[in-house]
Amino acid sequence: MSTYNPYDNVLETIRNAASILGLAESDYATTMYPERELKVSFPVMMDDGTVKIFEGYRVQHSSSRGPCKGGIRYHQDVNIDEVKALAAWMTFKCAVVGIPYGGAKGAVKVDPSKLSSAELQRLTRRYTAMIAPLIGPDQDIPAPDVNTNGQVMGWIMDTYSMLKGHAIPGVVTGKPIEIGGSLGRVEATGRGVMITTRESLKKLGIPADKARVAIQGMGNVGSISAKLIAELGAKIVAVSDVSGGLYSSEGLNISAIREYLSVRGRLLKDYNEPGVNHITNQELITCGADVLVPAAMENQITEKNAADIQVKVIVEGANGPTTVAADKILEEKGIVVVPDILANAGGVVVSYFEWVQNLQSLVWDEDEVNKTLNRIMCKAIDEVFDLHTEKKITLRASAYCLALKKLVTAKNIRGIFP
Ligand SMILES: NC(=O)C1=CN([C@@H]2O[C@H](COP(=O)(O)OP(=O)(O)OC[C@H]3O[C@@H](n4cnc5c(N)ncnc54)[C@H](O)[C@@H]3O)[C@@H](O)[C@H]2O)C=CC1
Ligand SMILES: O=C(O)CCC(=O)C(=O)O
Repeated sequence: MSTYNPYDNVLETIRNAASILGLAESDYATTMYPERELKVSFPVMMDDGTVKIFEGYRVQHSSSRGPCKGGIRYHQDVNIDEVKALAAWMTFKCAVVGIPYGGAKGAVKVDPSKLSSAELQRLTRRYTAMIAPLIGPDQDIPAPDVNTNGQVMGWIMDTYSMLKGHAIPGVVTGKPIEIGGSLGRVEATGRGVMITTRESLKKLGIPADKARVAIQGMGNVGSISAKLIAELGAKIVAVSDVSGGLYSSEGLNISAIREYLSVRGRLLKDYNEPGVNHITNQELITCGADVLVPAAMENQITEKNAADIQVKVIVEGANGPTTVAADKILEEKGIVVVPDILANAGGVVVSYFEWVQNLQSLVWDEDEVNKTLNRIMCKAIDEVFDLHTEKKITLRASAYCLALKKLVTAKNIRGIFP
């Protein structure tokens, strides 16, 4: 885990947007502080009969525009500042795409690759019980994030429903279809990244079918982004996971790589195919491509490597992959950065559709999900690019200005009593 504090990144980005909008600190101060921070410690029985104590968090950043919403991450290096940053990004993300949610995020400090499936289930159920006082379909709705998936959401839904005495599918999104999940949610974040890439390239006059793309991270977001961006006709020249990356100037076979990675525990360092070279994650970030999609963790693009980045466009699939210092270097180099709160919003948009379906006991077909996602993403992308052109500010500043205005307006309408 890097030494950059992602929450400092968030605060600086909010202050910058506030100064562009000419806001006084009292107008936007509430967006600088999470509404609630819960830290929990809980025991889990391991398969060998021993008991281990784990630490977890749930941070609710804002409920100004609606119930809090955001994923749950399992990672050995996670800490409260990272979760606060992730929760704040959710608030700004939901505002920029105009869905009626605030922001939250949760995490457990654990390396889930070291747990058996039974241990993972016991940990998830115990963590759910600990955060149960905060979550619920009307107040705070978790979803998948790094190292969590539909199965984990299913265990959360089941534990919460057991506590309440009846099935409550709307307490989480990203569930398997069989228990109230939405068609299209698994692919939604990657689909949103693809839509953002497609529309941004169009606006920048770069033909998508000639673009060479590098993607860091081959989990849910990275691998679906790779698949769908390749379907635009682009060449995916580099991909990576935590173990390292692959490069081919001729373009990688994404379906073969996805098939290889579909077996739990497999890593790209062990992938072999003629014509494919192994590279490091640093080499991926600075490799010769037109588009870079960081889709792994925070703080991957810093002042240490930003000057060496050669792409024309960065589309942030991950949350917080670029530090504030790196942003300035990229701006000076003329590299366009499409910010995380816009580029990876597809996931929470389809989570919203899932929640709406759960509340109404309705089932939408996949075409309706994808068409509505496309409409919402394209509208937000147009708004962010328009303000960026009008005010001559970065796309990140533009996205934050649009979101901050909505947050301040909501707070003012609701008022502060007395
Ligand atoms: N899953 C979702 O719906 C959404 C996820 N995101 C963000 O996208 C990013 C990726 O999330 P997921 O794909 O869901 O996670 P995941 O757990 O499915 O995949 C993470 C990928 O990143 C790789 N990775 C982990 N640490 C790395 C490192 N230090 N260097 C290079 N690669 C590394 C892993 O090997 C894996 O390929 C995160 O920033 C997450 O917060 C954003 C919006 C929604
Ligand atoms: O789908 C959701 O509710 C949230 C997904 C998420 O954690 C994110 O957008 O970072």
